[in-house]
Amino acid sequence: MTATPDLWDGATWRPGDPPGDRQFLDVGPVALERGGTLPAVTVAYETWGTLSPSGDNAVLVEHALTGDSHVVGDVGPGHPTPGWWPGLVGPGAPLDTDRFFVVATNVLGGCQGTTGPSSDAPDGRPWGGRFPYTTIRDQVAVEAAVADRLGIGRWHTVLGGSMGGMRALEWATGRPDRVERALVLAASAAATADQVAWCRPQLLAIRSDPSYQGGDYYGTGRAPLDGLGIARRIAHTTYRHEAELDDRFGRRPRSGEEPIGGGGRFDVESYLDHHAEKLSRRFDAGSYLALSEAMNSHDVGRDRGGVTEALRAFDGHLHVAGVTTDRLYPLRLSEEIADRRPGTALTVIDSAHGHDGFLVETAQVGAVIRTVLDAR
Ligand SMILES: CC(=O)SCCNC(=O)CCNC(=O)[C@H](O)C(C)(C)COP(=O)(O)OP(=O)(O)OC[C@H]1O[C@@H](n2cnc3c(N)ncnc32)[C@H](O)[C@@H]1OP(=O)(O)O
Ligand SMILES: N[C@@H](CCO)C(=O)O
Repeated sequence: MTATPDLWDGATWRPGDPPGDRQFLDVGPVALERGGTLPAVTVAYETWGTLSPSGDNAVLVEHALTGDSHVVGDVGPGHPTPGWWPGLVGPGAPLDTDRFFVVATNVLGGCQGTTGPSSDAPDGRPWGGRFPYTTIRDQVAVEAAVADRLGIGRWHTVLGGSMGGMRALEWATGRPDRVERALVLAASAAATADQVAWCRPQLLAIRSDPSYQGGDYYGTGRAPLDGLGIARRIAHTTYRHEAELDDRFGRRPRSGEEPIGGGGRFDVESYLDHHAEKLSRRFDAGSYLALSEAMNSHDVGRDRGGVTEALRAFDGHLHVAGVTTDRLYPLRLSEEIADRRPGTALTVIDSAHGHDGFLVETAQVGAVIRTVLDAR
C-alpha cells in the first residue's frame, strides 16, 4: 500500500470539503471523564423528518466503530460510503420519518466531521497524538450537548449496534431521565476480556507502523495504512462467523494464485485484504485508535455500583438484541443484560453473518426497531 501526501485527507472529512447531507454544531468545551478538556468540539450530524412541537418524537441512531452520520443515503460529494442501514429510515420505513425526527451524529473521536484526532487543535495543527483519551461516556456527553442545542429534552428512543449499542445503553443508564426507550443491538454492558484482547493486536498494529509517527502523521505524506489494514483484517474476522467463512471460502485459492508453497493467497485472505484496503481509503487510523480505546472503556457499571445497579437506574423500555452467530459480542452478553434487568425485552437475530448481522439483516433489525418504537 502506498501512502500519498493527501491520503489522510481522503479518508477524513475536513472543513472545506463538501458537507453532503451533514449539518454541524459547535458544542463548546467538553470536560472529559478521565481528565482534561477538549476546548472546542464540533459535531457533524444528519436529520430526517420533523421535530414535533412538543419535541417528543426524536430518535437518536448511534453508529458503530467505522460508521458515521450517514445512516441512509448515497455515496456522493462529502460521503465516502452509502448509508450503512439502507432502507431503515424514510417515509413508511421502520424509522418512519412521517412520524419521527431521526438524528444521527458522527461520534466524538470520529473522522467524518466531528472533532477527532485528525481535526485541528486550537493551535491550528491536527490533534494527532495529542488527542486525549475519550470514553463512551464522553461520546454520550457530547451527544447530550447536541440534544440540548436541538431542543430535545428527552429522546423517544435511542438505538444502535455494537459501539452504537454501547452508547444507547450508556444513554439509558447514565441519563435515564432523557431516554424513554433504548434498543441495544449486538453489544454488552461492559467490554469483555475477549473484546479487549482482540483489540490489543489491532492497536499495536497501528502504533507499530513506522508511518504512525506517534500519531502525528497528518500532513507528513505518510499514514499508517498498513497498520490500519492489519487491524481491519483482525477485526473483520471477528465480525464474521467461522462457519460462514468456511462455507463461503473453504480452502479455495484466490483465482490465479497458489497459496500452498507458491506465495499466493487463499480466497479468504484476498477477502480480508479487500476489506483492509477499503477501510484504509475511507477511515482514519487515529480515529480507529481513539474509538477502539473508547470501546475498551465501556462499562455502564463503572463508579455506579456495578452493572446491575446501573441498569436499575433506567425505568423506560429497554430492548436488547443479539445475533445467533456473533462471536465478538455473543448472544449471551445480550441475555446477561436482560437477566440482570427484569422487564428487558430480548430479540434474537438469526443470521449466518456473525457480528455484522446487525448491519446485514436489515429486515430483522427493521422489525425489532418497529417493535421498540411502538412499545408502551
Ligand atoms: C454501523 C457501521 O459501523 S457502518 C460501517 C459498516 N460498513 C463497513 O464496515 C464496511 C465494511 N464492510 C462490512 O463490514 C461488511 O461488508 C458489511 C457488513 C457492510 C456488508 O456485509 P456483506 O454484504 O456480507 O459483504 P461482504 O463482507 O461479503 O463483503 C463484500 C465485499 O467483499 C468483496 N469480496 C468478496 N469475496 C472476496 C474475495 N475472495 N476477494 C476479494 N474481495 C472479495 C466483494 O467484492 C465486496 O466488495 P465491495 O464491498 O467493495 O463491493
Ligand atoms: N463493520 C462494523 C463492525 C463494528 O461493529 C464497523 O466497521 O463498524
